[in-house]
Amino acid sequence: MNFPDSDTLLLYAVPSICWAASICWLLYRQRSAFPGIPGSDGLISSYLVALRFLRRPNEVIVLGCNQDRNGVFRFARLFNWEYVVVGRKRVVELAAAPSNILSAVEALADTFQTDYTLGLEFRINPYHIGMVQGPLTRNLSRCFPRVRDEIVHAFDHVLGLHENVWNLVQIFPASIQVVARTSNRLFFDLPICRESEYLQLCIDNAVVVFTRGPMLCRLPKVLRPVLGPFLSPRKRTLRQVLKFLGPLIDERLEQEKRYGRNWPGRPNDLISWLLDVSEGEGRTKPVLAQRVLIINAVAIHTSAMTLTNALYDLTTYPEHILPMREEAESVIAAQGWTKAALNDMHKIDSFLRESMRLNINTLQLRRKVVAKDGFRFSDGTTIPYGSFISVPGKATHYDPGTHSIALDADIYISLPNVFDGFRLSRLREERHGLDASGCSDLFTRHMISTAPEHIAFGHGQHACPGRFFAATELKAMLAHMLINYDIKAETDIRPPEICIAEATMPNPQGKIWIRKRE
Ligand code: HEM
Repeated sequence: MNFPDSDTLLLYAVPSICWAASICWLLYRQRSAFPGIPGSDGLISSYLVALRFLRRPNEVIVLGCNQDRNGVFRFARLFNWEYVVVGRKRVVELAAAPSNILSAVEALADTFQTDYTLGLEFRINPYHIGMVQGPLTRNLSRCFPRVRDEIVHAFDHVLGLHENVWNLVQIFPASIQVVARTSNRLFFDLPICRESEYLQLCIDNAVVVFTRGPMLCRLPKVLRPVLGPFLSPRKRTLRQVLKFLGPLIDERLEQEKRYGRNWPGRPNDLISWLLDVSEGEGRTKPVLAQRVLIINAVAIHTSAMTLTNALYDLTTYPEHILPMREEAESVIAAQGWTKAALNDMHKIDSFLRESMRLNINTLQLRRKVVAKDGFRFSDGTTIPYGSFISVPGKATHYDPGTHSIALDADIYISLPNVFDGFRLSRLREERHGLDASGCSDLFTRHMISTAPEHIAFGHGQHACPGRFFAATELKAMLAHMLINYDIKAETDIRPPEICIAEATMPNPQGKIWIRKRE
């Protein structure tokens, strides 16, 4: 038998000891009066819960929610306690808390170890958020024609379908390619949005953030600076992406130096929008290129997962296809392909919102308590400094009690965990002809509307600023698919979702049949 040599032993022993020591220390240090989930009070049992959360997160959350439906519970993660907030009132308070008390950026920095995967700037100066809220969203209508054009080309190119022959398509990878191209057509226009090497760099970078980030997060803090640079190829990716973006950024900075910020002929794209909101160091070439990678990382996988889920739902509940296709065809016949036309596709909007409601992450609205005195709810309950706090996605979206407060349509109350793509469009049809006071609540239930009961895009201070673009892109994609393609399920069973810790994703192996319509 071969025994490992001393170097190998050391390599495994040091991290293991550090890891065990960190866990014991942290769990001991953070003992508190908050109820843990049943059976998790001891050191060993809490550690077992932390491991269980990685593989079967919803079981852990259900235990906590069943314990107290209107309060706060906590469970152990590998290096900290996670406080989970249940009930509308608490969600409203959490969502409204300012960033100097509850920080969304610090929570993301922890989950995805962004210091290593996206660079320090992500956390220290997150000016990309203002860029998405401001210039990017303001320019959506103006840039819609190029986004629409790319949707046509991207589906054609990625699906590669000829005539009306059925093809079995693995839908998640295809969605990623289509979304990456379409998003980058908004960001840069031609030709860069079709550079396959550039697109692959953006996609691979996002994969690193979503897979290696959480992996790093499961290592003890002391090991992260050592292993971070090995696990994340951030610097290499940045160097490679600068081959594509470097000359473009140089030229913009040069033009600005010569002719001022609003020089004639300045392109309406991501670099200009980033330059609009940045100052000093934020306007240097590597920082701007890294920001492009950051925007791609937050935009591509979220939208591709939403599109994949929508297509799984559409093929699982095919009775939605015809009514949505008829709606899309009649709206486009009357108005053409404009962003405004998408606002009249109520069935598609309702369908996507329903798909996002049912396919929700285990934990949403994750925040880190950064105020030294902790975060205090109005009833005095205080979450200590340095803790993480979040809202359970499924418990919130599937809860009949909560939904009966927000949505008083009978069907919504009785069947919260059943997929009904037209819940909201039906409500709109039922109220047709009523005056504005009878319909006002409909305006708060679009795909982009957030609420304490609907947190797919978060809610409050840090609600996703990219949701206006995501909704435009996804509605246009779904309408395009319905009009130009037939789709059907591969099997009777919807490909099962994958849950790992707080994240839920559509099954990446799932396939659907697609053919071009005549
Ligand atoms: C369907 C697609 C998308 C989904 C489901 C989604 C979801 C989310 C969620 C849940 C959050 C956290 C909100 C919170 O904690 O309260 C978030 C934040 C954010 N999203 Fe999105 N997102 C999507 C698309 C996009 C796109 C396309 C962009 C950019 C173009 C974007 C940019 C951002 C940014 C910058 C933040 C951070 C906001 C902040 O911390 O204040 N997202 N998104």
